[in-house]
Amino acid sequence: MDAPPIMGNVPGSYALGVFRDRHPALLRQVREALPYTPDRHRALDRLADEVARDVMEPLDPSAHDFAAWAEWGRGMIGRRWVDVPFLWAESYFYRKLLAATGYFEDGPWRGIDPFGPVKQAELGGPEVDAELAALDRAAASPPGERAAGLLLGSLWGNRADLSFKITQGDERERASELVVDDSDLLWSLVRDRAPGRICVLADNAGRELLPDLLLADHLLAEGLATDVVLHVKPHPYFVSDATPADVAACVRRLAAAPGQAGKAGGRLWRAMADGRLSPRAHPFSCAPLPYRDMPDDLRAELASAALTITKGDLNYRRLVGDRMWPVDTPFPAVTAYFPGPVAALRTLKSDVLTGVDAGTAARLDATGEPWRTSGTHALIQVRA
Ligand SMILES: O=P(O)(O)OC[C@H]1O[C@](O)(CO)[C@@H](O)[C@@H]1O
Repeated sequence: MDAPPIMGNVPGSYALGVFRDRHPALLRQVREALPYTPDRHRALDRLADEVARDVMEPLDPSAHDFAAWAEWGRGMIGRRWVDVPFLWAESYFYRKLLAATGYFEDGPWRGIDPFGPVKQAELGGPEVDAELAALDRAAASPPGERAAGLLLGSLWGNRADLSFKITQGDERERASELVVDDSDLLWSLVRDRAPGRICVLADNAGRELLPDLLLADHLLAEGLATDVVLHVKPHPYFVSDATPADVAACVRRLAAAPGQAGKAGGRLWRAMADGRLSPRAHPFSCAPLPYRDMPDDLRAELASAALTITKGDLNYRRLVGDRMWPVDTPFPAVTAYFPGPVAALRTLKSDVLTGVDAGTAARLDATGEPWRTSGTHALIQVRA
């Protein structure tokens, strides 16, 4: 059972817009975010040119991961960005962006997150204060309601995605709807297997990672999880994807907050210290491949989990394969290969979709709104 991969070369498609509009805009944004030196400006010029000419050039042979990309990119390098699978090409763009900013090279820019300034601005912003203060009001709610609120907080936190904000306006705030809601199944799975290990394949830093951490705190504090393993990216990726540095920044932000948020931050700090909350930065987390191709060590770790929760749009693309599935293709069927129970929390920001009944899709299509790609809609899907 397979469907054709999503590609950027379809006129009018969402993926084509990412290559034609979003990537050039992102290059301009990165250039302005930090006081880059002439060598970095020249490298960014070259990448902008490569994007404009629409031919993917190889990495420099001295790059530490040249061999890995040559292998992953067999038959792809040298082609147009839009003529290879969208998932692959988009991932390669972010790798080339790090090459242009000198992230992996000896020199002053090594290890400097080109998206650091936007991430820091968001984490220090007033919206975060308001979101954290809401926890004080929620503390008085019945436990079931509080748990449901934390799950929805983690789900909708995915809307705060800085890569997406580059070309999307405010229309996402207008409507919001869950097209699939398997949350009852999710909680019964967690309770039936409690206390077990919960793995979270995290997505964005800041306003998404904070509610993810609060959900992790809830699972630990309520005895629903022995430990939570938080998979983040080993290096900056898709603008706001969380890295280990972002995990540290978010736990610090929580611990410094007043009220319930601060208490949760203190508990998370201790959970980090005693190993009940473990960040991981597996190289596969930045690979341009679907989870079906995960390496054995990652497969073994996810197999040890009572539940794996995948966050966000990109992880969903990797979970189900970034393919043009008929929308009612059953989610359990496309995730049958996954090494254990899996739940996806995702706001819809790209075309791939499974497990939605055809009637719901037809009703939403009839609105004429881009509900599959605009982040206004979301889903909670579970394969037990
Ligand atoms: O942060 P998320 O939810 O993974 O969303 C990232 C999404 O943004 C895009 O990069 C651009 O829309 C998508 O291709 C990608 O799936």
